Amino acid sequence: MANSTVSVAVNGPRKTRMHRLIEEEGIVLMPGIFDALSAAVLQSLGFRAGFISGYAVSASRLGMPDIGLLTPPEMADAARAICAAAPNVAFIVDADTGGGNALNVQRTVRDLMTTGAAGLFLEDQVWPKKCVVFYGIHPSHWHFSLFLWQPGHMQGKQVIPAHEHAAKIAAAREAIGDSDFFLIARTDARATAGGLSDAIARANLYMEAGADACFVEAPRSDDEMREVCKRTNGFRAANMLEGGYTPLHTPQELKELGFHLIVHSTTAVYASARALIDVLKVMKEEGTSRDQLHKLTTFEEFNSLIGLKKLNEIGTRYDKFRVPPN
Ligand SMILES: C[C@](O)(C(=O)O)[C@H](CC(=O)O)C(=O)O
Ligand SMILES: [Mg+2]
Repeated sequence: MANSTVSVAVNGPRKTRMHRLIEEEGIVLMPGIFDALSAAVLQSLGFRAGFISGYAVSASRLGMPDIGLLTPPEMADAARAICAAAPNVAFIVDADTGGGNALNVQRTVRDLMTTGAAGLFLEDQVWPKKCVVFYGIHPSHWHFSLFLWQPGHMQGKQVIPAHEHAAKIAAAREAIGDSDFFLIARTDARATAGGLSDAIARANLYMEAGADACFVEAPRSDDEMREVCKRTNGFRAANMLEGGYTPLHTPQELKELGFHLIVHSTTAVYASARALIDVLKVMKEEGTSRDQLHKLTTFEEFNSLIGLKKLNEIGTRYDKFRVPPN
């Protein structure tokens, strides 16, 4: 089960499951998911990687915004269920700030390594982190856009001193040791007074401290994205957020820009919320689902998604033992 226990080659460059995926695919697309069911959907569609989004888990598990209310053990618990439901998918877990200082980070990392996940994100925001105050333009809500949210890009965001986060990255790296676990250092400095150049300097510092990849959150244009790729070392992650500051791009476009990992953190949770709202709204009005069956999975489709047939087959293997001997 836990890939985290697999040793990575001691001699030669460190190579984890995520390193191999990057090597094989050139760029790795990681839709954000938030529970076992959304993970099962991801796996059934053949995705090889996914992102366990703090934003989406906070929403689905607590029904609350991503402002530092979800605790590290709650996230680890969610990650465990998700990894068990989709064992073929390599998941990167959003560890937010890791729960405190270097020691908290080590505990969080060790816990997440037992969930079956393939790696984590660790960000340099001040805790409790900020999320949603936003003036991005969501394509379907452009008329509300002046007061909508801007995750990871928000007003009043603060980062801890760069060397403090570097220490947390080094602590995480040490906790990982030679385990098969990928460490992504995220910086939110673009949204602070330090701006893009501070964010780039931080990304490089965090790489030196032992991260496998860096993630400069919320570059605001293609030019800024190019700048990030030109001036940062190692593997790079991009966050494609519908309604966020960063322009949305295809994997091929992001690869050409110089990225290696793509997070689509909110797509699935927004799609789920949309589907639920639309169907239940009609149910509220009409009291029945009979005119909306085309919007639902069928009984068979759903059962196959959650592996009923296979489990039934396994279950019958033991039937012979259940017949009492004469
Ligand atoms: C990537 C992120 O950390 C997440 O939790 O998914 C969030 C996404 C969001 O707030 O929509 C972030 O960008 O901070
Ligand atoms: Mg997050």
